[in-house]
Amino acid sequence: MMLVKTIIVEHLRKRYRVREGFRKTRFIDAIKDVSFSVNKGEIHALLGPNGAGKTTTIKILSTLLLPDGGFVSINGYDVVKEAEKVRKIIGLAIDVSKGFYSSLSGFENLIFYGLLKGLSLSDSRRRAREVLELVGLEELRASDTPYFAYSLGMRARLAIAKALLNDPEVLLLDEPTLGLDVESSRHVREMLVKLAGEEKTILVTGHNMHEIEMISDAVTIINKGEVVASGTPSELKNRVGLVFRLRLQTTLDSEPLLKKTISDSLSVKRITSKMSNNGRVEINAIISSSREDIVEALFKASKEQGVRILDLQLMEPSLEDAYLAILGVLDEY
Ligand SMILES: Nc1ncnc2c1ncn2[C@@H]1O[C@H](COP(=O)(O)OP(=O)(O)OP(=O)(O)O)[C@@H](O)[C@H]1O
Repeated sequence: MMLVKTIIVEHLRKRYRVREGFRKTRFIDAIKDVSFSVNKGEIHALLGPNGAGKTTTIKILSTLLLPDGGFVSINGYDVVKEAEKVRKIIGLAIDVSKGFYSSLSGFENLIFYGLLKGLSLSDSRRRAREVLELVGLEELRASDTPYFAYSLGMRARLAIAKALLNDPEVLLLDEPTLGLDVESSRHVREMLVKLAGEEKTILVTGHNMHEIEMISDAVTIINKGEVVASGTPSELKNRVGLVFRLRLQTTLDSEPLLKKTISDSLSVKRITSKMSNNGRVEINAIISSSREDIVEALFKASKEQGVRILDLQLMEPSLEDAYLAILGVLDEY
């Protein structure tokens, strides 16, 4: 299958000008050099710490903001020179609990936005019904409950319904699960996977690595306005060379010898220990050795040196581990 690059971002730059008092102006280089591309039908996550430039990137891609340099195209249309065409093929959800009239129902809000997008009243009603069904909010079709009474989960799904009104090929979603409970987040995730299955291309931002890992085909990590890593979640995990996260519980007596054996016989990136509240000691280590070598070292320590291992977990690294390692903050984890 040939991969079609639906979103192309090349050497993007954006500088904000902030006025301070009457004469002084300060500049913030929000995006210094960001390049990435998103294939058709892919869920691509844009990750990075607060202030990295994710929202600014989404705003430029959605034509809300003009870049200062670089090039962005969506489906072949330049977001600066062909902004009108871009608007027709994208759906945007940014700040999901804003942009709705609080005294109107969800259905009425969607009809209103359909009219704004140039649909006739009957087409707006039909499309509002369809998108409510797409996001699993069918019950809102016959409900008079005003928007202000909706839960955060309903608001998030309604924001995506609004983004889907024009049947866009590309969805740009800024933190669509922010503040949602476990079930509502799962709903949103399932919806995104379903939409990607229907060949929609989705660019999403977020801070929940576990969630991002579950749904993303590819990830771009940005920090201080620059790309620091890009690839599939497993490529990123391999690239940082993390192999396993070991967590074990031992006795106070066994801890020093066990820690020494692990450090001496395995390739240990980090090892820490702390008292747990049941009187045991918990050792945590990040080890880049094979599973067999780790098991053998622990087996030897227990058989030959008589150290006591009371509980043991050997986990593969998560996207979160890779993310923190890439940003150089793994030790804080
Ligand atoms: N309108 C603005 N005027 C001035 N500076 C801004 C403006 N919007 C964003 N910034 C600054 O630009 C930088 C990037 O902000 P942006 O909102 O794009 O980051 P982000 O990655 O989306 O962060 P978060 O995860 O907190 O949402 C930050 O330093 C921010 O303070």
